[in-house]
Amino acid sequence: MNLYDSVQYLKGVGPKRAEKLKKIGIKKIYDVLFYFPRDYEDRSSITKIRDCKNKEKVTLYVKVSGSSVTLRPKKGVSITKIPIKDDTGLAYMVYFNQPYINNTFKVGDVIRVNGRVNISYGQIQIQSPIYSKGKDNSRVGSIVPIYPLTNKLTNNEMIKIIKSTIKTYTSQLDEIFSLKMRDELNLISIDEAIKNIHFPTDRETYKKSKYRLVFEEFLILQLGLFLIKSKLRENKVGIEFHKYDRSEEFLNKLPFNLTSAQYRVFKEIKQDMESTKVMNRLVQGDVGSGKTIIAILAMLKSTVSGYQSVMMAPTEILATQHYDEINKLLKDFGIRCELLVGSLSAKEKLRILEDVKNGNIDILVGTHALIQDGVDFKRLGLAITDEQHRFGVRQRAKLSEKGKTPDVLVMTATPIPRTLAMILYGDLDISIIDELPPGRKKIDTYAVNNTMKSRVFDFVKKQIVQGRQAYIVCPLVEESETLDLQSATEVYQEIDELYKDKYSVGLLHGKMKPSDKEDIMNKFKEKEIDILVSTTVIEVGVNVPNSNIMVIMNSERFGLAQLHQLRGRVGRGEYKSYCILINESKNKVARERMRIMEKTTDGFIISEKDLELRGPGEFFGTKQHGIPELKIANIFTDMEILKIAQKEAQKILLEDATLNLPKNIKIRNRVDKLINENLKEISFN
Ligand SMILES: Nc1ncnc2c1ncn2[C@@H]1O[C@H](COP(=O)(O)OP(=O)(O)OP(=O)(O)O)[C@@H](O)[C@H]1O
Repeated sequence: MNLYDSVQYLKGVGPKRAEKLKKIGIKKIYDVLFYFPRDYEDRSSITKIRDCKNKEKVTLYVKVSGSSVTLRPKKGVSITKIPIKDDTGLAYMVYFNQPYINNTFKVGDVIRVNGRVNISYGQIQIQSPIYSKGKDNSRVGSIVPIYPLTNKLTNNEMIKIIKSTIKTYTSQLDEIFSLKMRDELNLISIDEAIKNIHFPTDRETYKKSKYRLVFEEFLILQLGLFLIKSKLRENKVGIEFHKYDRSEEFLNKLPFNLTSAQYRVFKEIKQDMESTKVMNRLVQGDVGSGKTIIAILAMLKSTVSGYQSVMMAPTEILATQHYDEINKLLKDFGIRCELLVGSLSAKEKLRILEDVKNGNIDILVGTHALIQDGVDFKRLGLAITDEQHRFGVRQRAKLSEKGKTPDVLVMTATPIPRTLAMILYGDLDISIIDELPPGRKKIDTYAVNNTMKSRVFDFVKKQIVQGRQAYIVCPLVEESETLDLQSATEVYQEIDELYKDKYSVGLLHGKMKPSDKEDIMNKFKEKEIDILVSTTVIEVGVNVPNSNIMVIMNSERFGLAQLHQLRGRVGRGEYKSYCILINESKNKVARERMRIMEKTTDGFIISEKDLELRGPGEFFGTKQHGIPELKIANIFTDMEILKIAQKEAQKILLEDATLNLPKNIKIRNRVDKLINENLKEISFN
């Protein structure tokens, strides 16, 4: 039998257990070896009976010193006590309702037991301990693996299955790394790693095994993503856009100069667009770094070359804003730009769809409505998605499928540490706008207690008197739009009452009709509204330079990256700007988070801290990015190993771009397997 045979044929498994194993993803013998413990319990260090402390979990090495006694205090209840001894004292194993346990132990048996201590009237009892006899130390006497299991399988069954599989099959495991490579990278062999990840003899071997396996997983994933990226390039012939793109004319008309970071990023895009390769590029830029201009330059280039462009944004507000900006900046260029959003009337929609199809529209901006059936282009050359983290890989792919081989540009304002971006967006090239336009003033940020609320509102008033505008963002209430709305309405009433007759207060929330939302936003832009009370719908991209104060209620409920986004709505004009975080942070982490916001306005630092403090799950779900589930590596906590694996992957590919050298064949096979089984979604992209 080999590693790829069904688990059913393993010793002690059979069809019934095989069925249970299947439920947790174990089908082949190979899968058993790669089913890793979620935790370990150290049952290797022995406590002396004398040193047992009440309520502590201990492992004892003892001799059964007398016969067992079973008491029956009530009908249907039995308590069995078995005396045990070591050289320091006497204790009792106590089992409830297991009278048959009598037969398990003989006086004089030497055993290891593990359980919780209960000291009752001076008597040391170990409650329902697990035990092992003789040489067998798989349950007690070693570091015991704890497997993630469903209730149908016990940890003990699993230990037995894994133990016997390791014994017979680890020798069949294929070592994909050469001795030289293992030497250089300090990697132990695969069979050692597998044996020790399940049954580590000590911490050191456990660490080495984990390192080897995490490294391997990252390396294969990274190689897979790199290969997909190069395949995407080599297989498809992209559009070769003209060098002449009227960008100089456009830039001359702009009231400001591009920052050097913007220039650099546009140059990267230009190069991609002018080559025959299909552009697949992510533009990452901190809030307010000026990504929109870059997108507009790319769309102008596409139009001048005779192609259509499409730009998808996550909300109607944002799509509308892009649409306005594009029309404003491209008005002298004879370009037709239209907006496609869900709230259009059927008639308007039809007209736009017709014109897109005929090629009469050069640029189409919109929301998800863009990826629906019926939206067909004549000559789509460029597909842009804004705020990518709100869209999944699939949606991005759907947008580009609207054309033959359009160039693809993805824009995100969520700064992500570079190493992480390489995994999350491994199929994309990355450009970073790491500079803000000159003259941006630091946004003064203050985290204050709820009791300061009225002083904060006084301060808001002062700014408004000076002609500025303010945002007040309402607490996020557990993902529930209804509750969000309720809290926003309450805050709105409170504020409206406060400023009644003097200033105009508007309310904006996700449940409003799109046309009402737009109306409110327009009023805010036109300064007919002084104070905008809002839920997080304004989080991404809204740009009203006259507003200079952002108040965020219950700010402890938001993620740091989100607070950073919200804060980015101010400080966009010439005025000194403020962000006030009203919070009730009771614990240390929450206070630390507020402090980071006060201290820095650098989105990259903030997102790294966010990651560190909130941990993996909450930062953002990795699933929606189309990344396969990792078996042992963790993209957040194993960041250091990730970096090493990424470097190694680059080194390997530099020498052997297709992984076809004989020494890389085994690695290649593993990468192919990963691509076929887990990275399909990305590779179809
Ligand atoms: N080089 C520049 N110099 C001065 N102002 C600029 C420059 N580039 C862009 N701007 C202006 O800065 C503001 C922010 O730009 P933009 O909306 O493109 O930022 P963004 O990166 O999309 O930010 P966000 O992620 O917050 O949406 C706009 O008003 C834009 O006109």
